[in-house]
Amino acid sequence: MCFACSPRNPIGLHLQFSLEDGVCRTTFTAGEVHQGWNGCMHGGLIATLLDEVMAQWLWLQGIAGMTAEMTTRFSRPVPVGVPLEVTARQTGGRGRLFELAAEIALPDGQVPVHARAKFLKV
Ligand SMILES: CCCCCCCC/C=C\CCCCCCCC(=O)SCCNC(=O)CCNC(=O)[C@H](O)C(C)(C)COP(=O)(O)OP(=O)(O)OC[C@H]1O[C@@H](n2cnc3c(N)ncnc32)[C@H](O)[C@@H]1OP(=O)(O)O
Repeated sequence: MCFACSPRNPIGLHLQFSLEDGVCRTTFTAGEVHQGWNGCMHGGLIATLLDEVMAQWLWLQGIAGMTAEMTTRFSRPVPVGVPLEVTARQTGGRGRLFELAAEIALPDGQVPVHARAKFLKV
C-alpha cells in the first residue's frame, strides 16, 4: 500500500499521475498536517512528492524502478494551502539506469524545489 499513491492508504497522499509528451505530472495541496515550519510544507514530504513523480514516470511506462540516488535543491519554502504542480522528465540514462529530474511549481510559476535522481530498473 504505497504511502504516496495508494487510494487505500488511510494516511497516504493519494496522488494520481498522468504521463503525456514525456512528462509525468501530479498535483497536491499540502495541509497543516504536512507542515514542518509553520505554513511551510515539510521537506521530507516535498522529497516524497519529487521521488514519487519520478518513480511514476517509469511505472506508467511499465518499468519498476527503485531510487538509487536523489539530490534535492530547496530554493524557497513550499507554502501549505496552495495547489502544487509536480512534474518529472527523463534527462539521461543507459541500460538499467534512468536519470530523471523533477520540480514543484507554484500557481504563479515559481519553482521553489527541484530534484535530480537516478533510478535502477529492478
Ligand atoms: C495489485 C498490485 C498492484 C501493484 C501496484 C503497484 C503500484 C505501485 C506503482 C508504483 C510504485 C512506485 C513506488 C515508488 C516509490 C518511490 C521510489 C522509492 O522510494 S524506492 C525506495 C528507496 N530506494 C531503495 O530502497 C533502493 C535501495 N537500493 C537497492 O535496492 C539497490 O541498491 C538497487 C536496486 C537500487 C540497485 O541494486 P542492484 O543490485 O539491482 O544493482 P547494482 O549491482 O548495485 O547496480 C547496477 C549498476 O548500476 C550502477 N549504480 C548503482 N547505483 C548507482 C548510482 N546511484 N549512480 C550510478 N550508478 C549506479 C552500479 O554501479 C551498477 O553498474 P555496473 O553494472 O557495475 O556497470
